[in-house]
Amino acid sequence: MAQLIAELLSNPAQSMVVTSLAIVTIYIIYQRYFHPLAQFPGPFLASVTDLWQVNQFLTFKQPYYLTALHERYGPFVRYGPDKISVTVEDAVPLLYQKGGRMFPKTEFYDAYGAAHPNVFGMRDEAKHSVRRRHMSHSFSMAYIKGMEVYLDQNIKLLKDNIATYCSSGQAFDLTQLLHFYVIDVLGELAFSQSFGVQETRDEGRIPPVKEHSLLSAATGAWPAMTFRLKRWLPMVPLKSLRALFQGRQACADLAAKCVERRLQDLQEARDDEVLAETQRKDILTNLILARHPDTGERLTKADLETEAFGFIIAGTHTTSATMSLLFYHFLHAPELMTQCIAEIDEKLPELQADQPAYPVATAESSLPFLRGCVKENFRITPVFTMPLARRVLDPAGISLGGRHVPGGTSVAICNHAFHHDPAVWGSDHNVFRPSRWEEKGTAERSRLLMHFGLGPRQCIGKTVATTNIYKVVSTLLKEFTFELADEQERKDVEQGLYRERIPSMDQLAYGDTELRLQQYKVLEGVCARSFQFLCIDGTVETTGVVTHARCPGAAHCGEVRSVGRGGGEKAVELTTSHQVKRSRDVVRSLNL
Ligand code: HEM
Repeated sequence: MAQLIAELLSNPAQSMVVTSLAIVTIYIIYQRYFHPLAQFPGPFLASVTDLWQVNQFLTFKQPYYLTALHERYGPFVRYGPDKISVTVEDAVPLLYQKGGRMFPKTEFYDAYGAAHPNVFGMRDEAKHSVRRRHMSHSFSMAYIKGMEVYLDQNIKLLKDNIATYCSSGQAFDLTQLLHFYVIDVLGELAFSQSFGVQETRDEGRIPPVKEHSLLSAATGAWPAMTFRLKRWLPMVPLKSLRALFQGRQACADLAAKCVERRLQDLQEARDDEVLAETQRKDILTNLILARHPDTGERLTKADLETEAFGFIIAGTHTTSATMSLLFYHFLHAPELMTQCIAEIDEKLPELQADQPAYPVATAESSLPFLRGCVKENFRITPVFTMPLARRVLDPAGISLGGRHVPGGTSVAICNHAFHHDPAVWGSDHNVFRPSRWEEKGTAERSRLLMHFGLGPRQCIGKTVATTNIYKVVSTLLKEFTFELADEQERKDVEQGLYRERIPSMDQLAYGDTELRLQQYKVLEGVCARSFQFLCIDGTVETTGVVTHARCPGAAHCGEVRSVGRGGGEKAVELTTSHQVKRSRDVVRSLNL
């Protein structure tokens, strides 16, 4: 043996290979058998290199595969050399709520902008809390109510866009329209100016958010290399990689432009009383005016730009994907959508001509069934699914779910994995079942839902996002009937084939796969399920559900001709001498 080793080492090249192999072998043996985290199960590759997780992000598998690993190994999974993912309930308050500064964010977040971190990426908790205080009013319910008129204006545009497709008979993409809407609303709330995507349909105006998110998650997953990767990767002549950096740069440029414009507007307003009166206190403006509580200093331009960048990244895809997913679940469980519509019809008045949408004050509070659906959507398909990694600072470690977790470990909960833990949510965790929130044990657990994170680092935009969701969904369900465009898919839904199927993240990212909404058939004088007839002389007004060709208003309306539709209901067409005030247009929707 000694002779063999001596021979192998006699040649310098051979010797280098042998030494490297020996180091790698020792490293692997240490990681697998002697490392303090060796007790936790997980994939072999994950225990020896962070590249395993990089690959998970790049292939969009991350939340699903981690969930599957938890199914296989239980509540503790080692997903990186120094990283564990947990699904035990007591970890939720400890890591994210009560633990506070004992569990700061890890270096993973440096990939989101370490040189000049925004409120999301800040790892210094003291700095974070000052920055967060600067922002909290702008994300409060009172503030949103004050800005509601801009949400209404944009919902009107959204409805007009859907109605255009109704009358042209074209198939269309609901995810896209919702995304356009959310981007414009963010522009209004954050920068006092819509991005104008809804009006122009110019996709060039859409910030390419996905690119930055993907780059950051993938480089952050390999903390030892994050800074080097940031420097080196832009030099790699790979088209797809270049596109990611270009996307990030486009978002940064847009943020800088928004800041520049707003600073200029405010400067002009300082010299002009009339202009000063018209200035809105948008989210960015509140930050521009904010002062440090101790030093009185204002935020620098670079601070403003990085926060503006954060709003664009964090506030767009998240909200639109959440809304799309809710529609996805409705269309794949239409009986629940029907129940929601019945609740809206019962609890909310008709929208008036000058009222584009239901107010935030009532949309959420009056609709308990819709609330259950929104919550269930957040549980079953959270959209912000990266493991929310926190470092255990106490060198003595901590106890979680009866197990010791050593100091220095990066511990995380991945909300998707946690929301699908059968031990917490039951064996039907893959079923979209809003009624679970009426059951005592589950209702109490809603405080554990992690879709917005929890505690001092939870999403600051959660009220903006949820009010938007309630307003938009209640209004669209009131005014349109959505159906799946694909006939086979509709049949599959009827046969219950979608009961436990969860759409994956890459399917839902706008631009990857189209979620299509297709017009059913909306003509002047055609009504569908719920309707109001109003004769021209103004004497007849009837509401109800058409279940056969004879319209309840037929005696007054004259000839009623069936145009037929599936699902046991029939639409009716009235003679031209009568008008129908439609309470709902019918659109076919969502082809996943
Ligand atoms: C449905 C929509 C949304 C979801 C699911 C969502 C999800 C999340 C999650 C899970 C976090 C916590 C991340 C962590 O602990 O590392 C977070 C943080 C954050 N979100 Fe959201 N978000 C949404 C909408 C928004 C909106 C509309 C905005 C702003 C315009 C926003 C701005 C932020 C910011 C600034 C943070 C960092 C907060 C801090 O660290 O103090 N988000 N979001």
